[in-house]
Amino acid sequence: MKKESIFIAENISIGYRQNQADIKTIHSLLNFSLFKGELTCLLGPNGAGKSTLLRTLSTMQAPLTGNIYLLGKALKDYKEYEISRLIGVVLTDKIYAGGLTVAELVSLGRHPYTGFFGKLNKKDKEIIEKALSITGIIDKASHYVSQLSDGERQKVMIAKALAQECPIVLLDEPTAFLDIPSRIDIMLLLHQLAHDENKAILLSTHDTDLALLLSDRLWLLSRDKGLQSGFTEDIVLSGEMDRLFSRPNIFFNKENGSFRPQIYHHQTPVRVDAKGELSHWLKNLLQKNGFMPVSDKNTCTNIHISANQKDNISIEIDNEKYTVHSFEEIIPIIEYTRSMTD
Ligand SMILES: Nc1ncnc2c1ncn2[C@@H]1O[C@H](COP(=O)(O)OP(=O)(O)OP(=O)(O)O)[C@@H](O)[C@H]1O
Repeated sequence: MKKESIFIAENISIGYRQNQADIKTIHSLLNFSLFKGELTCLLGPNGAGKSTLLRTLSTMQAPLTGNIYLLGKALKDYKEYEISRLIGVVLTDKIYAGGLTVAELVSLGRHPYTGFFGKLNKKDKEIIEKALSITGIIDKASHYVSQLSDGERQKVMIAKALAQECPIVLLDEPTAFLDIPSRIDIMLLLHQLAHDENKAILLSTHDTDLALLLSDRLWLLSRDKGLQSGFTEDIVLSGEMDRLFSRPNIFFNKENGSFRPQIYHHQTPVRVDAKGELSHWLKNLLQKNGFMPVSDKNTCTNIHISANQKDNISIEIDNEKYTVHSFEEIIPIIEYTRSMTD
């Protein structure tokens, strides 16, 4: 079934116009669609232009050239109050709301619906309570925003965007200050909102592991390659992730969807005969110590490690056999034996 796009950008350039003569173009000729019912993660190195793109989509700055269409109508033709009912935005900018309580700040999310005096009715109050509850911040409802930690403040801003009840939510690094359980909670929540409430959710993040686990679609942004977008699994298997950071000292592991440091100092092959988590952590140990784990029985190597339990590991080096009972003992044995034969 074809997904319904909510934003369509045609040949847009994004960047900063200081004055007529001084224009800093960050990207040109970008084309993309954002789809309803999907969580889309925007990934890219520092300075790639992720915030610039999110600010452009949220109408905080206009594209330098080209057109963006929201529900088929040019974005520039919308009135401000119309945008506030369609796009909820969570940016990383410093929040100047210290004099407000958490509940008051979240209630500002209802402003597009509450009229001039901002009077909240029963339904508004229920929506605010739900937003506070699902972001896990309800017990802080009466606290001043100035009394919160960075992570708690971030959750409040997400709650405010949820209270706004928009079909589109744009978030700039929403998990930046959060601890691991909160990052997982927020990403799960955003994924669920996209799927259950058919929202189009676009967030920028440096948290690639979680993005790959939970996003439906990826937008990869880099200064030299522009924007590459596609279904998450298709992008990963196409090899695009490997090209996201053009650096020789990192590589992307397609099998577990994570970036790893490439360690070059010596690359002696070591045959690994283990399964599942034992195989993964044996390879991890060997790689970070400069060895090249291989599974192929035909690879020529004089070091062979096999394990079927974490505390019963066999190491064979030049036909000498050793048994060790912890991972800590593996590298010293290999290094010692190598030093004796060098
Ligand atoms: N107000 C501004 N005026 C001029 N240039 C700017 C402005 N804000 C950002 N830039 C430049 O635009 C480029 C892209 O910045 P942006 O903040 O969009 O990147 P980003 O991908 O969000 O980076 P990060 O991952 O570090 O947050 C950078 O070179 C930055 O210096």
